[in-house]
Formats: sequence, structure tokens, C-alpha cells
Amino acid sequence: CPLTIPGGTRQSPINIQWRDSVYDPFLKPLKISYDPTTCLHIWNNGYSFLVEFDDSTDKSIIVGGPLENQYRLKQFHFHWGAINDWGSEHTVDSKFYPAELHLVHWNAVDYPSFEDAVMEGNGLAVIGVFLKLGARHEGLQTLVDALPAVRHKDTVIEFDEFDPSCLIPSCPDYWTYAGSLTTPPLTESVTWIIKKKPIEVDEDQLEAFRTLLFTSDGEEERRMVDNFRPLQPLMNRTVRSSFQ
Ligand SMILES: COc1ccc(C[C@H]2SC(=S)NC2=O)c(OC)c1
Ligand SMILES: [Zn+2]
Repeated sequence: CPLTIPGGTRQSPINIQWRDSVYDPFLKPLKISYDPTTCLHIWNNGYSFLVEFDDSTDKSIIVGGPLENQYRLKQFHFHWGAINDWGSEHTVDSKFYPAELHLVHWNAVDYPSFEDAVMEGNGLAVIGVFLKLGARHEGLQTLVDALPAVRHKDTVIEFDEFDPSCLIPSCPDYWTYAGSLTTPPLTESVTWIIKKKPIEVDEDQLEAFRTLLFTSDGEEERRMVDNFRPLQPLMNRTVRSSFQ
């Protein structure tokens, strides 16, 4: 099956069984410092829509948590379903959320480029944030308003002065485990940091995600929905929690 790599022992996503996660008192708080001026553009890459950042300096970084050193913000993107009953990549006690945000960072201390870091066991750190149906999210609305301009695959618009920390819950609690990219090349290079608390978004905002297309302008339209990978076996891994 092409969605599992031969010999993969740390594939993502996984189900997080709350009662099987192990509290680790040595886990530090995650420190997030993003500079909104590093925001570059939004584009539709045919899998999701992503907001990319200038990662040529250490202006937007995370440090602490389970990480040995600081990691630079490269991009963030989302995964979502055709309906609100599913859409997230990770599940908690086998519950799907309607969407999941991934903030992708790379280890620029040990590696010269993102492309190199993607191939290394400690190369990437991804913060996962669940989205649940509820109140309208004002910070997200800035993104939603830009989506019509990137409806088709390979369309891009300039996007600046966005601080993605507005999309991260203030509650410090998270789970962490060793995993992988969830699309090809599926490399086992990701330290996952999954926030326990979801953010709330409203129905119109989720529907806006579903107006995007997998297809390019001129092709027969296919709605961009259900862009999440199936759950992968936990194998010989423990999920640690930063909270009791
Ligand atoms: C060649 O390097 C890649 C390829 C694909 C993605 C996106 C995947 S991986 C993830 S987490 N969620 C996704 O949708 C990358 O993101 C770090 C990096
Ligand atoms: Zn992702």
C-alpha cells in the first residue's frame, strides 16, 4: 500500500489514547515567538492551502517543549473533511475533529536547509492544533478572506503581517511523540507537539476551506476536502503529555 512506507516504525498520524499517554515532568513549556513580518504568501499546492514564511533568519522560532534546540517556522497549513464529523489527521480517544492545523518548523541549528532537515530524525517539529465547531475565530477570518484568491491549485497571493500564534490555544498543555510527514515523502523526521485544547471556528469558516479546489483553473473541478492521511500504527512508541 503506497500510503505506508516499507519498514516505517514511526509513521503519522496516530490515535492519541489519553489514558495511555505518559506524563513527563521534565517536558518544558513550549516557547513560541513569531515575527509577523516574516509572513510571505498564501498558496494552494493542490493538497492544502499553506502560508509560507521567510525562514532565512531566526525571527520566527519555537524552543523548549520536547525540543533540544530552536526550530524555525517554515509554513502552516490545514487538513479538513467534507463534513464536520471528520477531517483531522490525529484523533484523541478515536475522536476526529473537523480540521487540524499544522505549523511546520525545521532545525536550522543542525541542518543547512529545510530540504536537508526533512531527511533527519530530529529535523522537523510540527505543532498540531485541532479545530472544533464553535464561535467564529477572528484571527482565522483574515485567512478565510484570502481563500477565494487561491481557489485553484498553484495559485498564490501575497500575504503579510500575519502572526500565526493567534491560532494556537493559550493553554500550555500538549502531547508529544516521534512521527513522520503525513504526505509523501512520509519521512520519519517529525517531533510532533499536539495541543490538548482545540481552537473554535464557526461553520462558515470550515465551509470556506471546502470551497478550495484540488484542481487547476480549466480542469474539471474537484473540491479540496478529506485531505487527511489514515491513522497509522503506534508500534513501539509512547505518547508523552506535558500535563497530569
Ligand atoms: C518535502 O517535504 C514536505 C512535504 C510535504 C509536507 C506537508 C505534509 S507533512 C505534514 S506534517 N502535513 C502535510 O500535509 C511537508 O510539510 C512539512 C514537507
Ligand atoms: Zn499537515
